[in-house]
Amino acid sequence: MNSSITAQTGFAHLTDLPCITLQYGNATAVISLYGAQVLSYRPAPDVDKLWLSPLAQWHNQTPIRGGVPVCWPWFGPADSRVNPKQNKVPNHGVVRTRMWQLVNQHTDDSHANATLEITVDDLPHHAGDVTLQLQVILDSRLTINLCCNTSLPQQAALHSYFAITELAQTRVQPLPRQYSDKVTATTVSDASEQAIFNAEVDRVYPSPAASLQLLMPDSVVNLNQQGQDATVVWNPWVERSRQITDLRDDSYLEFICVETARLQLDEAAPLNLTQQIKAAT
Ligand SMILES: O=P(O)(O)OC[C@H]1O[C@H](O)[C@H](O)[C@@H](O)[C@@H]1O
Repeated sequence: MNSSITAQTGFAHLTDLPCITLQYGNATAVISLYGAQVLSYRPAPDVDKLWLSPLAQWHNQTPIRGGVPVCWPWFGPADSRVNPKQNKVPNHGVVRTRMWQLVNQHTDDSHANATLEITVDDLPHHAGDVTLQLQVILDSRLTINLCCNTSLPQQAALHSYFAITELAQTRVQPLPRQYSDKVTATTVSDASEQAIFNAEVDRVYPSPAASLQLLMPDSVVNLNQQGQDATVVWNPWVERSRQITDLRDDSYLEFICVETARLQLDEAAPLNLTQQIKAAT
């Protein structure tokens, strides 16, 4: 299969955004250097498995709404273990809104592969430089690996926005029956191993299975994860879609987030987190 990696300026309406495109046979993936964010994954030319908000922006320290944001070294608001002085810091860490460098690329007849890197020297809980790498491999599936060799307290998430067609008929399975519900701030025991979407969903599922399925009426996406201790499932529903400025009022009908996350902060450790996306149909 022929493969290539090309630099390009702009993707969708983000016309001045520096990006690279990986191509492998008929499949393509577009990665923004701002945030090292995969914005598009098309296993075939006509269908994007990822969702990008039509209102997404990237200027003025705005994280891009859609694709696969990289959350690091904290998830959500920063805990005191990663932000001891409780400085004012952005949600989901600091690397969504910084430029990364393309440090390695390789293509052959079995895949296309690019590695982006960023060095951060201003973490509130760690003196000195920390280097983070994101490797994206495109073959018959898309593999995204986030790696940090420094031992430090660090959370991370590959916060994927999946494009869906019928929210009411979309399912994620199998999921642990017990989860932490961020909407009600309670722990919930569900009778089912499926997540369905008929209200705001913002859930942290601890110890998830390595393989999950996103079931939609017309397609299935298989998700594989490694290095995670949680899967986060999010859909903002009606009110939050209205409140979030880079979502349209009805954007909640177009995506669900299924996020491969490492959330433990009890021990300082290196990081090696992977999400693989394979379109089954
Ligand atoms: O608006 P953002 O900072 O990108 O966060 C978007 C969402 O990310 C995760 O899914 C969290 O669990 C949600 O609570 C949060 O609202």
